[in-house]
Amino acid sequence: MTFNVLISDPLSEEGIQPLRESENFTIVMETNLSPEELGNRIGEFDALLVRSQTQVTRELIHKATNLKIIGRAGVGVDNIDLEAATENGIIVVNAPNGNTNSAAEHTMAMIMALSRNIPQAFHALKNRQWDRKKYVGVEIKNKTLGIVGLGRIGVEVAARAKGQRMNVIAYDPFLTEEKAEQLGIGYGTLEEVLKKADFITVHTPLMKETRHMINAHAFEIMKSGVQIINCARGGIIDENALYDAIVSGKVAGAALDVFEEEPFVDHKLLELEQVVATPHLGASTIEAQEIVAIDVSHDVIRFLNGDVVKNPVNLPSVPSEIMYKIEPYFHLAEKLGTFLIDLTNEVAEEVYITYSGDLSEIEVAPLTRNTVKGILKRYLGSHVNDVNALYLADKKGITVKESKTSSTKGFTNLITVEIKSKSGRRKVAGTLLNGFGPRLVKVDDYSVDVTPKGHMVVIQHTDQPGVIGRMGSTIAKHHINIATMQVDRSDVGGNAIMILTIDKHLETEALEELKSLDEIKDVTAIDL
Ligand SMILES: NC(=O)c1ccc[n+]([C@@H]2O[C@H](COP(=O)([O-])OP(=O)(O)OC[C@H]3O[C@@H](n4cnc5c(N)ncnc54)[C@H](O)[C@@H]3O)[C@@H](O)[C@H]2O)c1
Ligand SMILES: O=C(O)[C@H](O)COP(=O)(O)O
Repeated sequence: MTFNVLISDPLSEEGIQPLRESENFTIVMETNLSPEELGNRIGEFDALLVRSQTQVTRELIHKATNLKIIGRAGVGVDNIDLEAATENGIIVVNAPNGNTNSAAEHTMAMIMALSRNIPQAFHALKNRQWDRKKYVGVEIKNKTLGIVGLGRIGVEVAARAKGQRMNVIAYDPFLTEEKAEQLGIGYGTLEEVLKKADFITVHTPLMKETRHMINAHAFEIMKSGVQIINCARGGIIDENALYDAIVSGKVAGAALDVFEEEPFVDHKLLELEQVVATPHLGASTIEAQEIVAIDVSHDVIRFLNGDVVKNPVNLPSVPSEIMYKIEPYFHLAEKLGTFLIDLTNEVAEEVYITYSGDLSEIEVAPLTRNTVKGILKRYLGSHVNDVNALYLADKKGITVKESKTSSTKGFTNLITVEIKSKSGRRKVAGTLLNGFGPRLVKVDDYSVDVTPKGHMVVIQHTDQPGVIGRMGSTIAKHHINIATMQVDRSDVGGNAIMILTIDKHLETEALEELKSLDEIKDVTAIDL
């Protein structure tokens, strides 16, 4: 199978070598497409690789009928409609680590440029003005740097600022006293940081909660003469409020790499001499671009070849050592879901999944997604996948509950799935037998031992002499070979179950004939 990959923003040629070298990938690099042109072409592609420029909107995603993965060669995914991608089962991956160093270095360069008026002085000199008085700066040593958002880049900036003998204080909702102590920095609320800092640099993602978090009120409580740096995202700082604060003299200067609208040619902030700016260059180094492109290329290759990705954005990321432990259960989980929904033969209202034994001690969210995928496949076909399974279950009003128990019931690991539907509850359980693979070991309260695979028939009947024989000859009459048979009963002469694996699909005629036999209560044909 060949996969078509569209690269719509400039990516490092060295970085996309893994894709170019993969035999089953066709790469198209078109970095100047208008939104309309992109919309017209996107339907041809299985993967889309972008930086921050391409706007991956809901409208574009609706046109992307073959798209399976969006790779963001960088950190910020605010140019991608994640909700629309998730709804449509498209996985989004990014490259969160590759440009951290470059962004931190750029932030330090901006702090230095700002404090010593380097761009302004250079500009004057280019205009043949030798002015030493006008461009007197301030030292950053012993000044307080306030960092808002202490993630990957924030931490790197803190380390570099300490090296420059700055006092560092940070605000991040996840920053604890111990962590701050470990990093040798101070910490406080947002308000405390804004009030104490001489320089303020923001390093949060742009989200609903952080949009305009640095606004007119924030500028009001800052020190007079404060300097502002934004190498994260335009929109975290309210640009109109920043403009007013600079004009009023409250803010002495600002260094901006990112803007609310990008790209632009005219911006009112650039009319102010106190503003220094770069056109979103934080990640633009040879090193960073190569790493981020390599990272997303590898994830695209992994995903399209059916492997687990390293940096999913719209799926919880599971550490590789845990993924290694649970991956063998994916198939079992999905098959249990499909088997049970076929047996239930009604719309599921609630799904309960219990993980026992070995599985009770590890992260099992990917198994839950696989089980739900197995169930929803029967309603939605191949449209459902790991990315949208839980979203679609929620949209269909199906409650999914997950629990764990250390009780093993004799198995080293056990997944029990129960579905509540209009007419009651049904359940199945399965285990992964070392050396034998997935096994179905419980159907309702009956014990069985069947590989959940291929064509199966579940027959519920009364435990009476001759039933099994009649069943066998009816199936034989339809030229179907029985491969395996499992029988269990509640008590002698009571309710019983028979699970057959057969060599081909049980057609309706044979199914109806089986149902009409004496002592038969129900027959379900299941194809896994
Ligand atoms: N200019 C560039 O070219 C460039 C390059 C790389 C990254 N970035 C941007 O830099 C930003 C940070 O990237 P990162 O890799 O450090 O991300 P990160 O996810 O490692 O860190 C973000 C931090 O922000 C914190 N945060 C979230 N909400 C917050 C809030 N309301 N107040 C305070 N802190 C909050 C998070 O807890 C987290 O620690 C992102 O916006 C990213 O897109 C820009
Ligand atoms: O979020 C990021 O990774 C940076 O803003 C870099 O964006 P870019 O890939 O467009 O340079």
